[in-house]
Amino acid sequence: MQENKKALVLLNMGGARNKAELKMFLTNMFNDKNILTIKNPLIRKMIAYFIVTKRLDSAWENYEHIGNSSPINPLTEKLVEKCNEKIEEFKTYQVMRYTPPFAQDVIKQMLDDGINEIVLLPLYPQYSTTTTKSSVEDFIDYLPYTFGKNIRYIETFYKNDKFNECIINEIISNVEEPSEYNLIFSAHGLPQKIVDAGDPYEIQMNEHVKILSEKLKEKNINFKSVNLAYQSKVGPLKWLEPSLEDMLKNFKEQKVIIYPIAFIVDNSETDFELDIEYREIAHEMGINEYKVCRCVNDSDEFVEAIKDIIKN
Ligand SMILES: C=CC1=C(C)c2cc3[nH]c(cc4nc(cc5[nH]c(cc1n2)c(C)c5CCC(=O)O)C(CCC(=O)O)=C4C)c(C)c3C=C
Ligand SMILES: [Fe+2]
Ligand SMILES: [Fe+2]
Repeated sequence: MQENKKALVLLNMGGARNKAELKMFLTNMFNDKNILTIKNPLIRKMIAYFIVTKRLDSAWENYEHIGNSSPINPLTEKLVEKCNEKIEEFKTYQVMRYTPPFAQDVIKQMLDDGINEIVLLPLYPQYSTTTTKSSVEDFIDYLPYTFGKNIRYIETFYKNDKFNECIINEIISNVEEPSEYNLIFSAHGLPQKIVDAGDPYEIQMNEHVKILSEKLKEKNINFKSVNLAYQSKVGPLKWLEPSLEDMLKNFKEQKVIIYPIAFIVDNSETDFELDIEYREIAHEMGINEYKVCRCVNDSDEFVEAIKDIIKN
């Protein structure tokens, strides 16, 4: 009988390692029909070209503040290494959507390694067509049909208790007296029209914040307030609200702690946007104290949560 060789594949967005890769990231992102939902590929390609040309230099300035490279790649590599050490049943790989390693190349490697069963874990706790669906479809498109049906994927994991324990532990490790702080869960935003077309991201985000708020209450950890806001708006369209900037306005002369709830691994949106850009805004607004939590990253506790998330 043939031995079952199982792979765990972590799917994420990718991020720039240099300016050329930022151009690649933006070009691939805006050519993705799940992001720019224009049906005609030629028109999408033209609009993508204009957006990338306009955005590249200003977007690159953000990366210059964080050492000319997104932390998402080295941190995801560390997470893969940890999974390979601690989850014996699977060989773990990573696939990125917009920068290498791409699905096509990793699949070739996996087939060479004799993999005949796959579990896909998109590193997005809440489902969105722009992230989860895009990554899973991209992977499956490159998988030869001869591979058969030995593949399953994790749609969401925001309800997983071990994962939520990781989040709570990170939050409370950052504050001595929670009642002095306003806790803001900051989620990456989404254009309103994608939500109106049926994307469940906002509904799941609200549910996730409710689960975490209840968990905090059960543990008798009482923040001054618990809130949800959206960061990273791009372009002129209406995006999900309230924006993080508007939310911060409520807390002048108070203390805030931010948890980046849509991300698993630190990236330019956490290290630049939250830790540098919004910190400055908060300072200018007269916020007394501004703290940003780390993502779960490659913590031992999150690797244990992964074991639980992927179990059948
Ligand atoms: C224009 C549309 C965008 C949608 C929709 C969107 C959804 C979305 N993105 C993430 C996670 C990340 N996004 C990151 C960077 C980033 N995102 C967009 C645009 C959209 N994202 C752009 C243009 C960029 C590049 C930076 C910039 O120019 O502002 C990153 C960071 C990658 C890195 O370099 O570290 C992450 C992570 C989620 C979770 C999401 C939908 C739910
Ligand atoms: Fe994004
Ligand atoms: Fe941003």
